[in-house]
Amino acid sequence: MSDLLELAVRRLERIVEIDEELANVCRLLKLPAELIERELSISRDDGKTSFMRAWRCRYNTLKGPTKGGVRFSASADPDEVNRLAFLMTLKCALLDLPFGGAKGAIRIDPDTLSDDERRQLAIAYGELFSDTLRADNDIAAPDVATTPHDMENIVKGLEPAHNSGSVGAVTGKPLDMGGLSIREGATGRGAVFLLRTLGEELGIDISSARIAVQGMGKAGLEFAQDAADAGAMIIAMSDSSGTISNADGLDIEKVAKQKAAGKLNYNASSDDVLRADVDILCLAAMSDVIKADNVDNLSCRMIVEIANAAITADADAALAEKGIIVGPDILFNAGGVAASHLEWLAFRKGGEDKLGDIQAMWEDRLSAAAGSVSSTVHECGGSWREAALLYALRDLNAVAVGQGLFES
Ligand SMILES: NC(=O)c1ccc[n+]([C@@H]2O[C@H](COP(=O)([O-])OP(=O)(O)OC[C@H]3O[C@@H](n4cnc5c(N)ncnc54)[C@H](O)[C@@H]3O)[C@@H](O)[C@H]2O)c1
Repeated sequence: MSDLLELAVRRLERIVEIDEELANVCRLLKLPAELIERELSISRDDGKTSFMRAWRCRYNTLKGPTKGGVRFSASADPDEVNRLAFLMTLKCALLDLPFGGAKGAIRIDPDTLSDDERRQLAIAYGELFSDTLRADNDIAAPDVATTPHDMENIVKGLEPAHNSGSVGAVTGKPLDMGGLSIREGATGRGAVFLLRTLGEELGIDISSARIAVQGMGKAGLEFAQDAADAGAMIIAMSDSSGTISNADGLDIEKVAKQKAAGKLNYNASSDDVLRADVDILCLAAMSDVIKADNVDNLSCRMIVEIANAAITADADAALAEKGIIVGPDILFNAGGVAASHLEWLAFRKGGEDKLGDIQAMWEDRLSAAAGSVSSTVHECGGSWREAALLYALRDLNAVAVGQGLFES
């Protein structure tokens, strides 16, 4: 097994110590069901052909079709794709969704692409993986550096193989293609909703919290705006070029406009955001940000882990020792997949109007997951991450036992 996945899976050993009946399901989750690796090509604007590596991992199919985003990233590799698909498996289980976990990626720096090259890339991904991407088998969505427009092009790539069924294989689509308005920004909004729901238990009052956010992408900006709307003060935000801060609070709408125009006035280095003296540090950029050796630099009471695997397993003990509460990725970034599920359901049922109150359904899904985690946190010495993993694994274990894969 490779390093990133192995380290992520190793975290489950602690959960088996808490509940030894989970040993079999944890064994089952050590490896992905399948990792598909293919070579993709596009025609560059200068007429030359560029080749790039692309992946789709379907990690586990116990609960149904697999579900997971597609990212464009210069550092994408199969180990990372596997780890992200593993986390999707646990997230879908925690949310009681009828999905297994998946992830896709293309190794490309998206900043090097023209609009037409980008269009070709997304279409080519759909074509290349049309054997797996289907509404009843494997469902894609936006992830790092991908947008509803990219999803539209993935659907176009699927069309020759699946005709009108193609839209069911992709969520996070534009509204005129069957996307749901609730999906846009759902990941950031979901984290704020969970902070509200669990605020008392976490000892965090969002309406007066001081917050720093790493990442000014889809998730980070929506989180910041929604938290500010709830009364919080966002005092620092960062992207890969630097940090902007204001002790009296940033105007998030203005920040978003400046970010889009490339006109941010940075006043600190990118990593400085991690040292901000705040109630909440929200990690909404990338993986492996907080490690054992930088926990000492933190001055927050709580970390909201929106980016998948933003905290390495070796940091868990140091964070607990420092008394920093961790809102784990598989719960705190689950607003996106909860909304994606509704988009998929709307396709299956023949329209959004067949679903009823979509906002209430989304909130109920997240409230139930929050309740599931808070009901197991006492078994885990107060660790919200372990409680989330415990609930997810118990759910997967019950399904595996029900399918006769092993005895309970
Ligand atoms: N968008 C979703 O629905 C969703 C759902 C679940 C999890 N996530 C996770 O949340 C994270 C962010 O996703 P997104 O959709 O907002 O991606 P995005 O591509 O829209 O934004 C990523 C942001 O991270 C910033 N960034 C990159 N390197 C950085 C650095 N060194 N320091 C500070 N910022 C840096 C980028 O500048 C960008 O602003 C990812 O880890 C993703 O997997 C997103």
